[in-house]
Amino acid sequence: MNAKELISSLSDYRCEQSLDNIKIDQIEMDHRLLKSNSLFICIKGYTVDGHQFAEAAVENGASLIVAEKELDVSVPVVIVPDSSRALAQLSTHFYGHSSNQLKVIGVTGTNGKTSVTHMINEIHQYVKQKTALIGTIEMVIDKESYPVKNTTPDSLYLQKSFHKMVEKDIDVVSMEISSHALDLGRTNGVDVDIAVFTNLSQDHLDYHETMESYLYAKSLLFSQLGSSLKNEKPKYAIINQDDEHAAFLKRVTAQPIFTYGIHEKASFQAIDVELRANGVSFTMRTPKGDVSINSKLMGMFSVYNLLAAAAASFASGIDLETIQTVLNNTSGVKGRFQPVEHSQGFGVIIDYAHTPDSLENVLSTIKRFCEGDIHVIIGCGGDRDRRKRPLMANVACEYADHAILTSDNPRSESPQAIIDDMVEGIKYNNYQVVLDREEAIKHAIKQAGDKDVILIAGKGHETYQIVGDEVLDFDDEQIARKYLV
Ligand SMILES: CC(=O)N[C@H]1[C@@H](OP(=O)(O)OP(=O)(O)OC[C@H]2O[C@@H](n3ccc(=O)[nH]c3=O)[C@H](O)[C@@H]2O)O[C@H](CO)[C@@H](O)[C@@H]1O[C@H](C)C(=O)N[C@@H](C)C(=O)N[C@H](CCC(=O)O)C(=O)O
Ligand SMILES: Nc1ncnc2c1ncn2[C@@H]1O[C@H](COP(=O)(O)OP(=O)(O)OP(=O)(O)O)[C@@H](O)[C@H]1O
Ligand SMILES: N[C@H](CCC[C@H](N)C(=O)O)C(=O)O
Ligand SMILES: [Mg+2]
Repeated sequence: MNAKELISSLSDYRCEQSLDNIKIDQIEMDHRLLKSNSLFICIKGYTVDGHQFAEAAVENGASLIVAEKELDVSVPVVIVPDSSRALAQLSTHFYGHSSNQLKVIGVTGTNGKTSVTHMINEIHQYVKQKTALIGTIEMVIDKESYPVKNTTPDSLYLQKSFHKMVEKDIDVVSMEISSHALDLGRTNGVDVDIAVFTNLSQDHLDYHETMESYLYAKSLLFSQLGSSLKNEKPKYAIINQDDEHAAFLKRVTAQPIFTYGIHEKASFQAIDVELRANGVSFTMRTPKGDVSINSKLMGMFSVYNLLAAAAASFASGIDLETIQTVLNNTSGVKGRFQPVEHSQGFGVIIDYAHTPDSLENVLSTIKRFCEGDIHVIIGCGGDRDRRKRPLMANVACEYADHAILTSDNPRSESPQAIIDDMVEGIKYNNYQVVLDREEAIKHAIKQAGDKDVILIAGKGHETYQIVGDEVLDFDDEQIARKYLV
């Protein structure tokens, strides 16, 4: 693409040098990935300042630099007030506003994003639409999987991926939209068509500092709905009516709304909810009549996820019969309330609960059917919200009979220091500390009696343990199997 044309997509910039005869074949934010004829954009990160790589970028083939300040380099420099914002504008233009040609269903909320996006994806696949999925576990484009570093990728990777999806004739993409992504503008330029809110509870206060600013970040998905750089398709907001923030979120969007819930009247409401030992059943009230749902998924939180997926798919034009069939057959996502099959007399469940609210939801679900003792193995991530640690530990002790506090991705922090933060919140004495996660799992399995349930929480689908800078192989399921007979 001609550099002049590309740069004219910026809303605010300054450039003293001529951009004539510069051709851009690639945009890059990492100087190590540059090839010739590329534009390098300097991003001030949390770890390093990308401006320091400008010279090296030119050596690696950059023929144009976008930066927030003047730089002494041999190629033209375009100055912008905010390079992350500029990255989204440039990437969206460079990749041809591809999200406009796709139906984009974006799901935000503290818990349930991965679960809900997977269900929406399954529903659309059932009616033979070509689908893509973006989220915590992976990116999938028409059944081909691509690795991801973030739940919601940066705007460059995101726009490039939308372009690939258009090339592959994808109809609908279901994506998780994290609060970090909204706050950092990773989704600026994405033409979201259906925005879904699951819930808001404590997490990520290391980043957002207060619950108000966390809510504000999530609300951007709804206030920006229909205000992307170009948009032509109908929009819908899907909101959990039972969440205390429902009224606020309904106010911030100008688009049509479908609500869902159990306790409050909603467009999609679950009535006569039955929580069984092998699933949930309820009648789903919808704008087009009642539908009965019998799902293998467990717990009240799954009722909310099923309703959210139903409402989003209905807004997307899928018929209720299809929605019912898929929801009655879905078996959920890897690492989300996933039983480990074995022949001993107790149950083992792997789950990704890593917030006080999700842990409480999962443990209270187990409590409803467990006839023996509940054992929970729980840790808290290093370099993440410290304020959730004492709350998670106390929930573990309150709902389980035996809590084993252990490590979950300590990253740069000392595992013992993380446990110390957890222990501070505990008002009970039914816990022990086993720092090594494998030892903790082994200990719980040795200790469990007939009819007990062991919940291995926090890592879900993860197959690693991050210790310092090292990413070590670690898979809760494999480790559990090693000690189960
Ligand atoms: C706090 C945060 O969001 N950090 C993100 C950020 O990293 P950073 O700011 O540390 O980047 P940096 O290393 O300082 O680099 C700055 C710039 O210099 C460039 N660079 C860097 C080194 C070099 O040698 N050359 C070079 O050009 C980099 O490409 C970048 O453009 O930019 C990276 C690239 O986009 C992200 O992968 C990274 O996410 C990290 C891994 C992360 O852990 N983020 C978490 C907090 C996060 O975003 N989580 C949410 C929600 C999770 C959930 O609840 O599901 C998510 O969406 O994932
Ligand atoms: N609607 C819900 N409400 C509360 N807890 C939930 C809900 N759905 C799932 N959970 C719990 O939260 C855990 C994570 O679920 P899921 O992966 O779907 O959430 P997420 O929002 O994608 O999380 P992340 O922010 O890490 O991407 C599950 O393992 C379960 O324990
Ligand atoms: N994706 C989320 C959840 C991580 C869960 C847990 N395993 C941890 O490492 O804290 C995060 O980065 O906060
Ligand atoms: Mg997720």
